[in-house]
Amino acid sequence: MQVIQGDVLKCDLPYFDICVANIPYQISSPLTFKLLSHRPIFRCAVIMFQREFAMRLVAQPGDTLYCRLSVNVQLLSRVSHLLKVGRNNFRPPPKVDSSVVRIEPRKPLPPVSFKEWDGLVRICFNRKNKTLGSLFKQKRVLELLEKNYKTMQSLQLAQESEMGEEKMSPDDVAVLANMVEDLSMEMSDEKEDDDMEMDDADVADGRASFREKIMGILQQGDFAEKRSSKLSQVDFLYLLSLFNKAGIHFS
Ligand SMILES: C[S@@+](CC[C@H](N)C(=O)[O-])C[C@H]1O[C@@H](n2cnc3c(N)ncnc32)[C@H](O)[C@@H]1O
Repeated sequence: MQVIQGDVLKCDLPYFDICVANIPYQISSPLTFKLLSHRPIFRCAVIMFQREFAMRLVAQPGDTLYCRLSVNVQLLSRVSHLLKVGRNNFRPPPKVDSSVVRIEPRKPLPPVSFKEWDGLVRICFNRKNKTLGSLFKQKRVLELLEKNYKTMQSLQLAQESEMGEEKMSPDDVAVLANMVEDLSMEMSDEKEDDDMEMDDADVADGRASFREKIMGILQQGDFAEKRSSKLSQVDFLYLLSLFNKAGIHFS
């Protein structure tokens, strides 16, 4: 047996196929993505998390806790809730309840660029209860997408990705590994609603036609009136494919 002493977030992990861990809860999110970015990919991890984090990992469309963490982890793995561990199982009892969760990476991983996927999901879950039509009318979202669109056009890369070549690349794995921001307790819908929607007054900016292009893509997939809180993995994958086919990119 090899014992490695150090910060698990900073050290290079050796090959492993099973991970069983009782972790400090403040590293739940970065550790989960570090494990999911490790190659070769492991077979199964059984980890105890704070109850609310665990419920976010396994949350399904329509559940209150369904969030960006749920869709990102479930894109890469199957997660199942194994067992509740109440605070009174410990002496002295901690302030929070816990749950043991099983994480089994999907094999093969879905043929999608994680950077693209997370870029889309980030926008969609910025306000998960707003309609996608409204989210994609935001000035800063349209500006970002138009900038990406023009960059792709000038690099002539759009054509390449329209041919369905997107897949998980080493770059994506690096993005995953660096996902150290804490996705665990994001409560985006509680933020102040200060987003500016781009309306007809912006026609003068020449941005109206790009806005119409985006709205057309949402309508094509019947997404304009839908809300992220109710969309499944398959819905998000379909939406991403519609955007990418139209040359719209998120990274
Ligand atoms: C919840 S305790 C579990 C202890 C023991 N494994 C058990 O099951 O009884 C978490 C342990 O992780 C250690 N720890 C905290 N941050 C860490 C990190 N970044 N890397 C490695 N270990 C860490 C803590 O010192 C603590 O001993």
